[in-house]
Amino acid sequence: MSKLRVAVLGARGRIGAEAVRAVEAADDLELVAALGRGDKLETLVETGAQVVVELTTPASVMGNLDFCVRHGIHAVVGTTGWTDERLAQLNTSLAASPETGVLIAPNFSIGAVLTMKFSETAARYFESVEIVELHHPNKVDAPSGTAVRTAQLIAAARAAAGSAPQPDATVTALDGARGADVDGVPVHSVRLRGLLAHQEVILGGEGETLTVRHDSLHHSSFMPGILLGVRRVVSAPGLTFGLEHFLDLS
Ligand SMILES: NC(=O)C1=CN([C@@H]2O[C@H](COP(=O)(O)OP(=O)(O)OC[C@H]3O[C@@H](n4cnc5c(N)ncnc54)[C@H](O)[C@@H]3O)[C@@H](O)[C@H]2O)C=CC1
Ligand SMILES: O=C(O)C1=N[C@H](C(=O)O)C[C@H](O)C1
Repeated sequence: MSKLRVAVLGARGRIGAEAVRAVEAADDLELVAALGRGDKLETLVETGAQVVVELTTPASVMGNLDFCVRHGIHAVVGTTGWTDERLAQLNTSLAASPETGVLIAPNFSIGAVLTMKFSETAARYFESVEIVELHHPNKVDAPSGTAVRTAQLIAAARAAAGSAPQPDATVTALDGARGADVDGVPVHSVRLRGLLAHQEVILGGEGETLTVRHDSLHHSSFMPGILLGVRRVVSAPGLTFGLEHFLDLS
C-alpha cells in the first residue's frame, strides 16, 4: 500500500516540530516537506504533497490554505483565529475545488474535544457558565480557539433549550474584569510561564457547581488527533469544523 504524502507548514514551531516527528514515525505516512516561514509553497506541489498539516499563525493561515485548496491539496488545520468571515472565504475557495477536504480543529487533543462535548451537554441544566482558559505566555491570540469554540457550543445549546440570560448583577467593573463576552459566555484568559494548554468550564446552578477541566501537559497530546485528521481528511471533501466529526461520539 502506498503511503500518504504529508507536508507540515509551521514545521519549526512548537506544535509543528512535534507534528513533523509524529508524521515521520507513522508507518502509513511519508513526510515529503517540512516548511517554515519564508519557504516556498511551490515545494508542496513539487513534492506531490497530498495532505498539508497547517500549524502556523492566524496571519499566515488564509494564504496557505488558499494555495493548498487551489492545488487540490487536502489540509488539516490547527491554527487559530477563525471568524465567520474567514470561514466564508474558505468555503468560497472550496466551492471551486469540490474534491478537496479541509479539517479545522480548534483542538486536536481527545480530552479537549470531550471537554467541549461534556460542556455542551451540561449547558442547558445550569443557570451560569464561565470559561477560564490558561496557556503558555508565548501564545499570540486570546481567547484561545478552543475557548471560543466551547463558548459557541454552550451558547447554541442554551439558545436551543430556551435558557434565560445568565444572572449577573455587575454594574461597575474594571475593563476586562468580567472577561471577554463570546456569545454571552464570559471567557477569562490566563497567560503564565510553566503552563501549556488548559481549560476549565465552570457551570453553576442552585446550590451546586460542576467544573469540567482539561489539561494538555505536552504537545504530544495533540498528535493522535492530527494523525487521525490526516488519514480521514482525504475522504472528507469540503470543510469539516471540529475533530469530533471524525470521532464516534454519539
Ligand atoms: N488545534 C490544536 O490542537 C492546536 C493549535 N495550536 C495552534 O497552532 C498555531 C501554532 O502554535 P505554536 O506552534 O505554539 O506557535 P509557534 O509560534 O511556535 O509556531 C508557528 C510557526 O509557524 C511559522 N510560520 C509563520 N508563518 C508561516 C508561513 N507562512 N509558512 C510557514 N510557517 C510559518 C513561524 O515561523 C513559527 O515557526 C497557533 O495558532 C496555535 O494556537 C497549537 C497547539 C494545538
Ligand atoms: O496556542 C496553543 O498552544 C494552543 N492553541 C489552541 C487554541 O487556541 O485553542 C489549542 C490549544 O489550546 C493549544
